[in-house]
Formats: sequence, structure tokens, C-alpha cells
Amino acid sequence: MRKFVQSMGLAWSGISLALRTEAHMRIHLTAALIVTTTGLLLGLNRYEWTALVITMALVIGAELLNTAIENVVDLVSPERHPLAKAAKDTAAGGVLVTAMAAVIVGLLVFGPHLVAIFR
Ligand SMILES: Nc1ncnc2c1ncn2[C@@H]1O[C@H](COP(=O)(O)OP(=O)(O)OP(=O)(O)O)[C@@H](O)[C@H]1O
Repeated sequence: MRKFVQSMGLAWSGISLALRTEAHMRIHLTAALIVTTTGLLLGLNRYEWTALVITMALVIGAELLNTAIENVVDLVSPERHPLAKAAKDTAAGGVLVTAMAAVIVGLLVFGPHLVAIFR
């Protein structure tokens, strides 16, 4: 149990480090806070929340993995290398895919609520 708590602490310190050092992480977190606040104001149902929570976790999780890959690449290949470029660009592509999916999920969830409000 102590080991589990210790591992959780290290994982949280990784998230906190990424938040302090990665501008993109702060952008994703801000977007998640805006989405959560808007969802609370609109009174979303449990299915809509499920879609949003999974999507936000995917984007933030992908950004954390992207940051981890960037750090490892910088550690093992401080000099320019085509494989270092491939690794970083592919990892960034992973984040882009989740971000595009998040935009689509956001439109599907919030679209009907906003149409109903402004009609
Ligand atoms: N060692 C390297 N060898 C070859 N290309 C690299 C290398 N490091 C970075 N690059 C290229 O430069 C781009 C930008 O790299 P950088 O390390 O600045 O990360 P980033 O994508 O700007 O991430 P962040 O803004 O989160 O730090 C990479 O996507 C890659 O195309």
C-alpha cells in the first residue's frame, strides 16, 4: 500500500512538472476546465459527461506521453537525427488525432444544447 501511494505521488509530480514546463499541457487543462464549467452550466446527462471525460483524459494523457517521448529523445539524441525527428513528430501526431476527436465530440455534445439555447 505504501508503494502504491509512493507511485501515485511520483505520477502526480510528473503531471505537475509537465504543467509547469509544457505550454500545451496548460492549454489542454484550460480547455478541460472551460468544457467542465460549460457542461455544469448546461446540465449535461451522464452519457454526455462520459464522452467528455474520456475525451479529455485521452487528450491530456496523449500530451503527457508526448512530453515523455520528447524528454527521452532529447536525452538519447541531443544532436539532430532523422529517427529523433520521426519519434517527436509521430508523438505530436498522436496528440493531434486526440485533439481533433475532442473537437468533434465537443460539437456533438454541446451543439444541440447551444442550438436549443439560441433558437
Ligand atoms: N534531435 C532532433 N533531431 C531531429 N529533429 C528534431 C530533433 N529535436 C526536435 N526536432 C524537430 O523539431 C520539432 C520541434 O521539436 P521540439 O523539441 O522543440 O519539440 P516541440 O514539438 O516544439 O515540443 P514542445 O513545444 O512541447 O517543447 C520536432 O517536432 C522535430 O520535427
